[in-house]
Amino acid sequence: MNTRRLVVAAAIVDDLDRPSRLLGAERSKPAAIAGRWEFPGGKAEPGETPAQALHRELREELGVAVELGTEIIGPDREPGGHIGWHITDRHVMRVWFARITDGAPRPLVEHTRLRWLPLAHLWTVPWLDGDIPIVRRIEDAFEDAAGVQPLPGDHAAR
Ligand SMILES: Nc1nc2c([nH]c(=O)n2[C@H]2C[C@H](O)[C@@H](COP(=O)(O)OP(=O)(O)OP(=O)(O)O)O2)c(=O)[nH]1
Repeated sequence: MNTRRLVVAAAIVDDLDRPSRLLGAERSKPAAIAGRWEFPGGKAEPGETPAQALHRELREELGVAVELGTEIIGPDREPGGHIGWHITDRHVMRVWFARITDGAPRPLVEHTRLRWLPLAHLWTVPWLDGDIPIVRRIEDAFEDAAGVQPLPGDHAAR
């Protein structure tokens, strides 16, 4: 059976109730995906809960502590396993909104740059292919928080 490995990641925003900026992170490695942008996070280790793994990854990668918000529930179900986002043919990712409670985020290990992206700039960086539907979902959340009405067919155009 092709079981995907669980990756946990954070959509770090400025405010959990009224999000208006998302922290994007540019991968530095491996070469195949260097230069693409993603949600900070990584693989859960055996024995860790997803939340423990995510707190550990964010401490290691960015040097921050966070408060987790709601999960951005994905559409994909693993046979007998996780519900999340099939970001690659080998990984299923679960993503939570998060807010920094301690530290200033820095690209410590896996990233070259970090950038706070407001709604109008969400698509100005080259996201990893598997992340695009997740960024769309976040765009919807930002629009809801700002009271913006998307144009009909707006998403289909991308
Ligand atoms: N962290 C993260 N990984 C993503 C995203 N989108 C996406 O396709 N991926 C892929 C890249 C990797 O192939 C895989 C996650 O692996 P990783 O390299 O971040 O995991 P890790 O920190 O535990 O790294 P390692 O110990 O295996 O070196 O998922 C994303 O938004 N965040």
